[in-house]
Amino acid sequence: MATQKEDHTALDLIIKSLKSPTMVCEGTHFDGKIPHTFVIFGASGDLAKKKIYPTLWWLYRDDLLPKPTKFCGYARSSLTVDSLKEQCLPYMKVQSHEQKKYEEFWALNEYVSGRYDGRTGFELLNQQLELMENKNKANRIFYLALPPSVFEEVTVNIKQICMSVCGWNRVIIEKPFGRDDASSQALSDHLAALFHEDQLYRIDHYLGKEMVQNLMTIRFGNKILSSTWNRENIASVLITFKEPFGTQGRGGYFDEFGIIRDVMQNHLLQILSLVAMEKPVSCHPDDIRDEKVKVLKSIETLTLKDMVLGQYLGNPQGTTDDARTGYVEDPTVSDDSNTPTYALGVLKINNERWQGVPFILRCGKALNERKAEVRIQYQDVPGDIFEGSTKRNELVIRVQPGEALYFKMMTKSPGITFDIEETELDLTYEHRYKDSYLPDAYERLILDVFCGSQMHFVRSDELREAWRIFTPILHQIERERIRPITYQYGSRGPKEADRMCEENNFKYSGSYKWHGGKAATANL
Ligand SMILES: NC(=O)C1=CN([C@@H]2O[C@H](COP(=O)(O)OP(=O)(O)OC[C@H]3O[C@@H](n4cnc5c(N)ncnc54)[C@H](OP(=O)(O)O)[C@@H]3O)[C@@H](O)[C@H]2O)C=CC1
Ligand SMILES: O=C1O[C@H](COP(=O)(O)O)[C@@H](O)[C@H](O)[C@H]1O
Repeated sequence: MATQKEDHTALDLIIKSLKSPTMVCEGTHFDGKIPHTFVIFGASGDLAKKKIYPTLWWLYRDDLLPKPTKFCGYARSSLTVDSLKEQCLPYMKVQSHEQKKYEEFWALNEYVSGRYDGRTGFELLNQQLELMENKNKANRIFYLALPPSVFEEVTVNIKQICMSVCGWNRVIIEKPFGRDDASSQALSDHLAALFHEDQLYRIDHYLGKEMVQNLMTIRFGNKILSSTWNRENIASVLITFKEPFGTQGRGGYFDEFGIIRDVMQNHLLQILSLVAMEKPVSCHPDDIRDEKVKVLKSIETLTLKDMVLGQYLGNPQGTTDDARTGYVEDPTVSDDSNTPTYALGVLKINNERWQGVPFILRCGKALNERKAEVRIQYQDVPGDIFEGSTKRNELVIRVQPGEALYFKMMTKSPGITFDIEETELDLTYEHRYKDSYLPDAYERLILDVFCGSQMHFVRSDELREAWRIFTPILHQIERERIRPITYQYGSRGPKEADRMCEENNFKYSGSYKWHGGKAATANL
């Protein structure tokens, strides 16, 4: 699979893509003359050790960061850079020939321990940053790998105490961006009082994935697709996220949010907006985000009749503890929790292009496989002359695993026959782009922050529209304690979901057989 490789020749491709004229945006390069300091709040936590430090190391290893860039962790735990280094090691993928550079990377790191409330810790941090920057002009990036409960005080302290005086300052924020429209708006207002929108980078890591970034090119770089991308040709659109594991004993966080807030309201809706938006005036981040907001504004508020909610039960035959444990049996989840671990929602876009085309979003945990994909299902061929044997064209954009784009179509069966059969035009990245390096989503996104490109980050008005669509249903589920339908761990989810797909013009025939390369399937 053409994903993360330790292959450095591939670096050229990234660097080339950064310089490419097609990546037109406000900031495609960084100022190499000014020092940069990257501050990680919550440096002792899971996200920092599993994602942020590894990403910074890979970017450093591949010489993609401006020189000099230094890194400073901040958290309450009393740690040293050495203990941080030890915690991160299992996730850093260091090769033996990279050892010297790896040590160089950690030599650029500092760690400050302090509280999130009160000024003292932040004053110490600022002193440390000034020391690292030799009191020179420097740009600062602040990454908030923190629980939302401390967002507000940390951002106030950053603003009052830790801002670079001469260089620029950028703040990266992780979801959850609130729990509903009101809390999200309160957070947006709070941040807007402290920072300009162009200083705020709200991460949705799905926007850093190869095939999600490819959606714009697929749509607007291909005449054949752009002219059929509408209600005259498309019957339905199905966007799916599946994970084959449950809460693994850490359901506490998930139970507060549920799958709609965790995946559907952000990752899947972002994909939808890229699939459904009109062509932006240019590739400038604000032109793109303007179009995303416009299409979101055309989406009707989701209602319960257009949803299927599920919650998984343990599978007594399961081979792992996780598989045998039902959601409510997780000790960190209450026995009567009605939090959905599976959700299907049918969104309706009330505009000239999409009126009447259902956009079906499905996501779930503890299912039969790991998969994220978009299926664009075309309408039946009118005026059939093949006695009902034609099947619908379907364009599948597989985000993961194994990036691919394939188009299901009908062909004459080869040989002395006039029978017809289903086949595909197949663009499997593993085959077509064998030697390509596909960076991890976080690598792309953190690099974008250095470059000042907000193209793949969520703007506050996008967020407002996203919460408008989902808040009523989220409140209703909580208020009326709607019970989700149970499904077994490792299954495809509730049967009712297939029924709702069918009712919404998504036809599954079960007749398609893929004869593609064995290597590809082996890797899936
Ligand atoms: N380039 C490549 O790598 C290519 C790979 N392939 C592979 O070939 C295989 C088949 O292709 P695919 O497009 O998935 O073929 P299908 O159209 O047969 O779709 C299969 C999918 O349909 C869903 N499904 C199963 N039962 C039902 C049901 N009763 N009602 C509705 N949906 C159902 C399942 O997904 P779900 O559980 O999500 O609903 C299943 O994965 C896949 O593994 C695909 O990855 C195909 C072409 C190219
Ligand atoms: O944001 C989230 O995404 C992950 C899945 O990310 P992926 O890149 O591995 O597909 C999901 O497990 C998590 O619950 C959710 O918060």
